[in-house]
Amino acid sequence: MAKKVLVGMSGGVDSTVTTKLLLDAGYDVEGVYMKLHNKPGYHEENFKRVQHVANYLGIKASILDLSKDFEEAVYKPFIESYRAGYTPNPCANCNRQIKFGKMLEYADKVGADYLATGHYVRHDGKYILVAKDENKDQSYFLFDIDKSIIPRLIFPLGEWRKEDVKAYASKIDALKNFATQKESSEICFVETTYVDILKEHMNVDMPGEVLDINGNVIGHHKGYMHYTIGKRRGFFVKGAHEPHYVKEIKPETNQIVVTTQDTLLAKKIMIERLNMIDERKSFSCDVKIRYRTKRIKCRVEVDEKKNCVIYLDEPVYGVAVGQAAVFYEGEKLLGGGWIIGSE
Ligand SMILES: Nc1ncnc2c1ncn2[C@@H]1O[C@H](COP(=O)(O)OP(=O)(O)OP(=O)(O)O)[C@@H](O)[C@H]1O
Repeated sequence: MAKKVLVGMSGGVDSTVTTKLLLDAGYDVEGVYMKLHNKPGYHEENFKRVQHVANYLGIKASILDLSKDFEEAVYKPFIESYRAGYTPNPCANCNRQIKFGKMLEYADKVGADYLATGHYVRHDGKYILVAKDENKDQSYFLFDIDKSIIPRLIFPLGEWRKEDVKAYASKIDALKNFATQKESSEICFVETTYVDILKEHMNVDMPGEVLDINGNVIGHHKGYMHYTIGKRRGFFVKGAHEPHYVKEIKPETNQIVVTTQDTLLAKKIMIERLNMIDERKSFSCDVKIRYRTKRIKCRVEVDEKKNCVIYLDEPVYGVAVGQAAVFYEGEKLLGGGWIIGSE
């Protein structure tokens, strides 16, 4: 009997082509659309597209309402993180707790052997591997998933290039509209900027002082939540001739500390809540400290509490508390953790 796969269908081109590829590979396929947040009209629109694909392919697709779980596990921590002056990473959180947490529980409920998504990543049964299409690679956001579930995951697009996925959909009459539809936003519940989301919950416009690294007041800003570490615009510095960047955010006093690029460099990064595929304690590898940054060579020292210190071979700009540091060795994702400081 064919093995059963539950596939996460979002109504986008990636999960649509994923679903078709799974059927072509001979799996018994069932789809699920997760309701995650409350953008008005958003789910109706998406589920209409999911249902269209399911009808065309002759599979069952249901709606799973995870909006409460999403709010607690992803949305609220996102808001609280900015309130605390950090830079959150909601997608990594969602992958651990929702997509590869709650959706996997649902896969068990419907008796599926596997769970599939349209993420651009691969795996070898033990390690998550970067996608063939390195420009689309989403492994960074998967560093925190529970490693024991990796053998149950299927990522059909890991070997694909995005343009080939679109070209594939455009050749099928019933799916060709999916090839041209607008790309989804980077964070699914953020339509414009994160500040607009924060504004729904609190007052973010509250002018405050800009300090230099010695604590002198050198200018003013719009409210600390408008800024993330490394940001260079949107605040005023008296008589500045060279660009200044945000080095530190002080929520208690609504102040930001800015500096020129040279003093923003970090060579050492402190990490908590490590999630590693294997149990190495001291190793050399590459690290990414944000999604869209290049890898840097480093040495990692792990302690007994699953915290670690990263010693970078070359200094980097813009290390932000709340972001993920993700370790790689060649195409293998070794794991990663959450940034709590740097120096
Ligand atoms: N609301 C949802 N319900 C079910 N599965 C989802 C949902 N959102 C995302 N997924 C799954 O997670 C994968 C990666 O999500 P991401 O938000 O990165 O989508 P994407 O790259 O825009 O893909 P797509 O084109 O399928 O929307 C999707 O391809 C899909 O399999």
